Order: sequence, then C-alpha cells, then structure tokens
Amino acid sequence: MNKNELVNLAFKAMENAYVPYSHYRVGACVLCKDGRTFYGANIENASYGLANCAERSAIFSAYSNGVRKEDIEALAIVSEGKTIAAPCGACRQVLCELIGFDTPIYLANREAETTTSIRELLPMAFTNEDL
Ligand SMILES: O=c1ccn([C@H]2C[C@H](O)[C@@H](CO)O2)c(=O)[nH]1
Ligand SMILES: [Zn+2]
Repeated sequence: MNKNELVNLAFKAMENAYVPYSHYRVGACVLCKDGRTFYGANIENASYGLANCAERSAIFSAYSNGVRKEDIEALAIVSEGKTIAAPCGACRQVLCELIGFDTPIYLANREAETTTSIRELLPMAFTNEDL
C-alpha cells in the first residue's frame, strides 16, 4: 500500500469521529508490514479532558489486536482543518513508546501532506530506557 492509499484510509476513519464539542474531525490509520490496517478517530466526551485522539485510538486498536512496534510500517493522521495538524503532546509520548522512532508518520489535510517521525516530533524523549 502506498502513502496516498494509507492517507485515504485515514480519511475514511475520520468519518467515524465523535466530535459533538469541538466539531474537529481527525482520522488515523496504522499500516502493518503484513498489510493489515487499524483505524482510529477522535472520540470526545462531555468531560472534555477525556477525549481520545485519533492517533491514540488507532495505535491502541492495533495493539489491542496483537500488533507490536516492529510490525508497524507507517501511520497516517489526517484532519479536516485548514492546517496540517501534528499530534498533541500526549500522543507524541504514547506513540514514542508504541511505534519506531523512524517509522514514517504521514500528516495530511485535504490540501497538503508531509512526512515526519517520532524522532522529529519528540526530541529528547523520556522513554523506558530512562527508568
Ligand atoms: O493530533 C490531534 C489533535 C487533536 N485531536 C482531537 C482531540 C479533540 O477531539 C479535537 C480537538 O482538539 O481534536 C486529535 O484527535 N489528534
Ligand atoms: Zn493527541
């Protein structure tokens, strides 16, 4: 599967966003090396701080199905906003532990896309090697 196909799957996942408060839809899709894909969307709550971001939904779905870091080929995260949104701080920390430092992360909106990685998004990360 190429980058565009994975980004399109993330847009498909975005349709399932539950966003009655922010009205800001985000979608994500994890691609495994064996071709399996796992969707995620942002899921909000009346207790606002309990919102789960799309990228965490997707990576937790993958892990919940037995996927581990070394099985993951790439992650796409898309939003419907005017800008290309990058993961929030909480997601950077979670992804840092659950995908490879150099695993490609494709970020996109309807107009543009870019490629990044945890190495770029979270320099000087606190990891399990610090414990
Ligand atoms: O990278 C991001 C940034 C924000 N959100 C969600 C959280 C909330 O539902 C909405 C507005 O912050 O967007 C994500 O899913 N991923
Ligand atoms: Zn987040």
